Amino acid sequence: MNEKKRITFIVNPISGTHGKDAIPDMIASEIDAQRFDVTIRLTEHAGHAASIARECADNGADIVVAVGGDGTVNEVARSLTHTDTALGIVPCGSGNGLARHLCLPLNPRKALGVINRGVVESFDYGVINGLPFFCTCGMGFDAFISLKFAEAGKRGPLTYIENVLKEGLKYKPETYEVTDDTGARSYKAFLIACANASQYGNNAYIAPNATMKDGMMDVIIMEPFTALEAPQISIDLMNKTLTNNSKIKTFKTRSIHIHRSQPGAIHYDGDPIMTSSDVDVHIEPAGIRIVTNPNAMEDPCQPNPFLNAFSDFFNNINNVREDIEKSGRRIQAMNKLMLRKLSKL
Ligand SMILES: Nc1ncnc2c1ncn2[C@@H]1O[C@H](COP(=O)(O)OP(=O)(O)OP(=O)(O)O)[C@@H](O)[C@H]1O
Repeated sequence: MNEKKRITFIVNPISGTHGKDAIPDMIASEIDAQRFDVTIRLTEHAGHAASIARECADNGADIVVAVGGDGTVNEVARSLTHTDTALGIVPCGSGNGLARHLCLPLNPRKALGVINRGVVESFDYGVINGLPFFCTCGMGFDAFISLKFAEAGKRGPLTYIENVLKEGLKYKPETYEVTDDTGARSYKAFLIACANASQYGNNAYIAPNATMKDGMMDVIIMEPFTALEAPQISIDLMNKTLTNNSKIKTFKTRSIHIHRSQPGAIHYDGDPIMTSSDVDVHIEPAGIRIVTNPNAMEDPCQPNPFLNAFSDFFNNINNVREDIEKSGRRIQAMNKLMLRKLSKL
């Protein structure tokens, strides 16, 4: 008979909004005791999931499952990189960005069903100034919005995102010098995000074309926008059409160096931290093994026709508004010219 696979569930009792009391019984009823040797551990403080997972990997566990949100997933996953131990996810957070990107069921019982099938694949992960991330990392306004978007599910995403973006208008854009293998460029931007997976969580798609299988990250540079442009950006974020937005510059790369005028905050999977003015980000191809949903490996990029219509609508409004502003400026310039000529008469 085959040896049983060793699997440890690491449960963060404070993640998300639901209690975790039912989880042990659910694990007992969903995970096949004939094939798996199950251990359940509860975290007692921040960082605890990372140390339990490291211990499991050192002891040659087959699977370590993060039962929590993206913070718990990050802690467990960073201890399993470049090991044979696979990461499992039972999404219990508020944003669940990685679980959504990988099309894992958000219902804990169904997520346990996926783990029970035990299909494992290798995926890329990223590193920002030495800190591993699995979904997104970034700087500028990005640290703020990634945090806010993780909470969006509780409040109705579209209007919430629009309000968060408008709040962001208080942020001063910064100048970033960005260097990749094609050379150096300078951008005045609200935020720079580097995405391994497509979304921040709650289906807010900062990088709709990102895949965790290409050995590349998607870099997203958001240029300064106005309050009138915020509704379109929020629709594009939800509709996987952000790359069509005129305020967005995006490209793929393996590694990048970003220089800003002073030290500041960055975030990795939504966790903010202060760092120096120089930031290095790179991708580690196929560096983490993850238990996947055999019915759908990654979220396919399919915009919603209804939101598409809204996106076009706001695009047109913005074009008309820009035309009006341009003709307004032309008329003002003509007026000035006329007044100057008249004053010389
Ligand atoms: N027992 C604990 N007490 C306090 N903090 C903990 C404990 N266990 C884990 N943590 C910390 O709780 C933080 C939040 O957890 P997590 O991100 O999983 O949930 P969430 O914030 O609800 O979900 P999401 O990130 O998807 O919004 C993590 O950064 C983790 O370090």
